[in-house]
Amino acid sequence: MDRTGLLIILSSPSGAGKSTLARRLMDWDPSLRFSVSATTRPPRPGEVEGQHYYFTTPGAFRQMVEQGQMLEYAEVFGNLYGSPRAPVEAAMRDGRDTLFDVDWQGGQQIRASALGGHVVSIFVLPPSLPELERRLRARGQDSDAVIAGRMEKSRAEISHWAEYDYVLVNDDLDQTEGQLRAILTAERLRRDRQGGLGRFVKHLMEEHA
Ligand SMILES: Nc1nc2c(ncn2[C@@H]2O[C@H](COP(=O)(O)OP(=O)(O)O)[C@@H](O)[C@H]2O)c(=O)[nH]1
Ligand SMILES: Nc1ncnc2c1ncn2[C@@H]1O[C@H](COP(=O)(O)OP(=O)(O)O)[C@@H](O)[C@H]1O
Repeated sequence: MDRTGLLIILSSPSGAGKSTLARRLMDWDPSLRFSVSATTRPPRPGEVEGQHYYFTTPGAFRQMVEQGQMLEYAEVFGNLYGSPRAPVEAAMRDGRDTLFDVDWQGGQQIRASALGGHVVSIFVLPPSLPELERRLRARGQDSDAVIAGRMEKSRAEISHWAEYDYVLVNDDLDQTEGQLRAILTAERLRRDRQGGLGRFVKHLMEEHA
């Protein structure tokens, strides 16, 4: 069956659980392609070049933007983040679904991009703001000042929740993962319904005509 890869956007305030959920979703379905972003933010301990991010300088980042290599990009928490375009286009051609961990600005730009794929957007909320702060601290990778900055920006990120197709409250991790799997399964069926399924039904009917 001919199909175009889905573009799946995952956004949330920092610390709500996007990266954890994305990792679990890809363990469940290794055919999913994670869009590895470029960023000017320094690596955290344990982050791997080319796996979590492409760590780069502001100059090199701007050059990629000028050369049209970014599908979208934005400044978040004082650093530049962007999704390289070429791997997304290749995945779409191969009918593979791409998962984006981007902020609301990236979500808007991917929806508006001329890639023409089936876009599914999911916003992840924390159960409460004190729990969000607890998770940022428990992650143990950011300084107090960085955590304070992220908490301050969380309201602005959350204010964009209504732009998303699905809004999940990530209280119990297993339950949220189950909801994500269900969304992905259903949206793939919708994509197939709009895609090559017509030809399959025609073939089915002709076989025993
Ligand atoms: N627009 C855009 N946002 C991104 C991209 N990559 C990451 N982000 C967002 O940047 C924010 C900060 O990411 P990061 O520094 O990894 O912190 P974390 O979300 O707390 O793990 C998050 O909201 C990400 O979703 C990207 O390529 N484009
Ligand atoms: N449902 C949950 N319940 C408790 N802790 C969680 C849950 N989801 C994620 N976490 C923890 O919260 C912290 C932040 O999660 P992370 O995936 O890094 O968030 P984000 O990518 O949105 O910034 C991590 O330490 C993660 O293990």
